[in-house]
Amino acid sequence: MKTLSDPLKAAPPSGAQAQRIHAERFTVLTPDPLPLREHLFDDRADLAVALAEAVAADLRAAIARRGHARLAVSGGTTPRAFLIELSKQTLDWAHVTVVPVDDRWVAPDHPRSNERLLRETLFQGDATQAQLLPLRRPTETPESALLPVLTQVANEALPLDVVVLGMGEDGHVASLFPDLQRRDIGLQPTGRAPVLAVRSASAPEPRITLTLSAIFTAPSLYLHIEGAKKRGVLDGAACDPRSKLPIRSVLSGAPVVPMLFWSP
Ligand SMILES: O=C1O[C@H](COP(=O)(O)O)[C@@H](O)[C@H](O)[C@H]1O
Repeated sequence: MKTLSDPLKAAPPSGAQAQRIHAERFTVLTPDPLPLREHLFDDRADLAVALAEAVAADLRAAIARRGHARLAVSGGTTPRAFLIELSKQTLDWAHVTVVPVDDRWVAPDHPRSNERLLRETLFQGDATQAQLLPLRRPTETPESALLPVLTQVANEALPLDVVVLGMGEDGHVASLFPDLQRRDIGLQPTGRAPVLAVRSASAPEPRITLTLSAIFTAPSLYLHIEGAKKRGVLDGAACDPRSKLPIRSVLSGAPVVPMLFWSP
């Protein structure tokens, strides 16, 4: 892994930010030229605040540019603190649409529901004025709801302004798992359906997910990854051109330089 330049030397962050950011650097992950803008933190709580501030700044810029902002956020366990911090950010929430990058096909009050996570964390205070666009519908299977979900996402969520992607220890992003059947739809960078129904041996329930064609419509792409094990998976996929992991498809196909927010 080669560090091209050190933005801390070029443009040191000021004030409170300078104390929080452990390191910020621009990296090229070899042997491929896979650029990554890294924001490294000692502390996960500090990461959550800094990521919330960065995403809020992007949302404000999108609202200023065209009157509305569209945000896609990941579920699972990692983003809870970040989503709570984001809910506290001052911005015109009435002009923000939020869509989960994926969801589990469970009831919206189920502990594993990503929609529930969003309602419990982000949709608090002023942020309740935002529009939530759930991916799950009250049908038995994701396949039977695919067309209406796909139509609504295409009409109301795309193009996205900001995406925050988590990653599983198996290298999956959103619900794009390593054993994905329809890689031709889910992992293609452009020109495919924005939404896909997924069944995976690694997931206890059916899923619905945005595809990379949808995720890559955003000019701001954050990777929110915590822990040494995930960092190893990320670096391994980045440095192996033969890797079939979905995170590899993100790093190699993204039309913008992803911003990694990482903490041990
Ligand atoms: O299943 C999922 O997993 C990933 C990673 O979750 P985490 O619990 O390891 O943070 C998540 O990004 C995705 O949205 C979720 O549905």
